[in-house]
Amino acid sequence: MERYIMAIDQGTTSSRAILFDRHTKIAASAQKEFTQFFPKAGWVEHDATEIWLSVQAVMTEVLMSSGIGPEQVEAIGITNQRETAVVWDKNTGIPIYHAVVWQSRQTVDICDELRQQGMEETIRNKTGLLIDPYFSGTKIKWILDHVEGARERAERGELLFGTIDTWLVWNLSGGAVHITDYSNASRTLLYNIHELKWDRDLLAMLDVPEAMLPQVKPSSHIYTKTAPTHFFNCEVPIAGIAGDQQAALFGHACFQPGMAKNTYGTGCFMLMNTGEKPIRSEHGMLTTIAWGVEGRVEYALEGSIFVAGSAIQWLRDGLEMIHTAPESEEVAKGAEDAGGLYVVPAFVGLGAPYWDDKARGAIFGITRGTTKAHFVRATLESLAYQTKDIIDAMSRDSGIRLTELKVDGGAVANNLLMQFQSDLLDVPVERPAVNEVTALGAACLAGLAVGFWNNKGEVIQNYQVDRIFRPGISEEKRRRLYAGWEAAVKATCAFHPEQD
Ligand SMILES: Nc1ncnc2c1ncn2[C@@H]1O[C@H](COP(=O)(O)OP(=O)(O)O)[C@@H](O)[C@H]1O
Ligand SMILES: O=P(O)(O)OC[C@H](O)CO
Repeated sequence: MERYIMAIDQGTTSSRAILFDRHTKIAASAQKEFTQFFPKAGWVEHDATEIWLSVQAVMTEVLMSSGIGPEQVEAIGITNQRETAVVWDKNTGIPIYHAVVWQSRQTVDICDELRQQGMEETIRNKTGLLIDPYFSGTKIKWILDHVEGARERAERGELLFGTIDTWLVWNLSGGAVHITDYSNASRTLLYNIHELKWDRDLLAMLDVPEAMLPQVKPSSHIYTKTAPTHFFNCEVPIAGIAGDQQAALFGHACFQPGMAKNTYGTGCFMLMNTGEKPIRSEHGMLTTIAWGVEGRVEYALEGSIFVAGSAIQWLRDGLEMIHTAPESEEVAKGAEDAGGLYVVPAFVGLGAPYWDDKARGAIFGITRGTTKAHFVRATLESLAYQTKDIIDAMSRDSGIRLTELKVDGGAVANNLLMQFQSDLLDVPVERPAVNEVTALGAACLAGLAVGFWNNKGEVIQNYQVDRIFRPGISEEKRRRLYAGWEAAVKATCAFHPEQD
C-alpha cells in the first residue's frame, strides 16, 4: 500500500492540503478560501474557527478526491501564515477575538509607544526583529487590552496564545498539545533567538503572561498524534512545523549559507540561509530562525514585502481592471513597457527595507497616454522593484552577491513578471517544476522526523526546474528604470495621510 505525507499549508487567503508521495510528487491537493475581514482602514482579521473548519474541509477533500485512505498518511506537516495571532479560551477552545493578521496595522500606537520608550535596540538584539505592527507581540497585547476581562483571564491562566500552527495542532490533537516551532516563535517579538527561550523582559514590556505561550520545539519532530475524532479515526503523527516562508526555504533545498528564495504570494518574502550564525542587519532586513532540524538551529536574513500578489487582487477586485489574476499578464502585454508609470502599493505601509507603517499607496508618472495596460504592468513591476530593494539590502548585509534567484508562490506563473524580475536584477530567475514549495518544505520536515525520508539529500535529489528566465536588457535601461522607482518610493514615504 502506497504511503504519503500530508502537508497542510494554511496561508493568508486560503488553506490547502497536499499529499506527497515518496518521490515528493504531488498525489492530490485541495484548497479552500476563507473570509477576510477589514473592520477599519488598515486592519485585517480572520475568524480562527473558520480557518480550522477550512483545514478540516481540505483534509477531507484531498482524501476523498484521491481515494487515498487516512491510514495511508504516514505523517502530517504544518506550514502557516506567520505572526497572525490567535487568543482562545483553554476550556472551550473558542477564540476570544478574531485572529489579528500579520498585515494588520491596528497596533501602530503600541509600536509608537515602544519606540518612545527606546525599546528598538533591545528588541533588535534579542529577537532580530524591529518595531512594527507586523509581529505577533503587539497584537497579543492589543487583544488583551481590547477584549473585556481578557487580561485578568490570561493572568488566571484561562487563555492561550498561538500562531496559526499552534492553533491547528491544538485542535488536531483535541486540545491536548500547546506547542510551536522555532521558526514561528522567532516571529512573535517575544522570543530570544540567541538564548532560544521566551524572553521575560519582552513579556513584561508587552504585558503578556508567560502561561499563555506555547512550548517551543524543533521544526522536524513528532509533537503529537491526531485525535482520532479529528482525523477519521486514525492517530497520525504531526511531525513537522515551520512558518510558510521558512518552509519554502527548506522546500527549495536552500540548505547552504548564501542560498536564497523569494516567494510571491499575498506578500513577497525573500529569505537567505545564513547557517548557524545569525547576521545582524544594518539595512532593514530581519534576522530570523530558519528552522531547528537535526539538532541544530539555523538562521536566515529576511526581507518582507507586505503587498505583492494582493496588489494584483486589488486590480481585480478593487479596480476591476482584470477578471482574474492570470489575466494580468495578457493585459500587461498590451503595452511594451510601463510608459514611465510607477505604482507603489504601500496599502498597509511599507515593509523591508523601509519600515514605514504610516505610508500609503501612491501612483506616479500618469500622462494623458497612460492606459489600463500601463497600469496593470506597473503594478506587476512593483513586485519586482520591491524584490530588488530587498536583494540589494541583503547583499550589503551579508556581503554575498546573489548569482540566481529561486522563486515560488502564486504570482510566479506570470512569465512577464518573471522576465522583468530577471531583467531588473540581472540574474537568472529559476522557477521549480513543483510550485507548491512551501507545502513541500513542511512535508519534508514531517517526513524526515518519521523516517519516510532518510536525510535532506533525498529532498535535493527530487528538485526539478521548470524554467529559467535570463536577463535581457542593457545596464543603462536597468539603471534608468530603478532610478524612477527609487524616486517614487521616496515621494511615497514623504506622504503620511492622517489615519482615523
Ligand atoms: N498569473 C498571476 N499573475 C500575477 N499574480 C498572480 C497570478 N496568479 C496568482 N497571482 C497572485 O498570487 C497570489 C496567490 O498566491 P499564493 O501563493 O496562493 O498566496 P498566499 O499563500 O499568500 O495565499 C494572489 O495574491 C494572486 O493575486
Ligand atoms: O500566507 P502567505 O503565503 O502570504 O505568507 C504570509 C507570511 O507568512 C507573513 O509573514
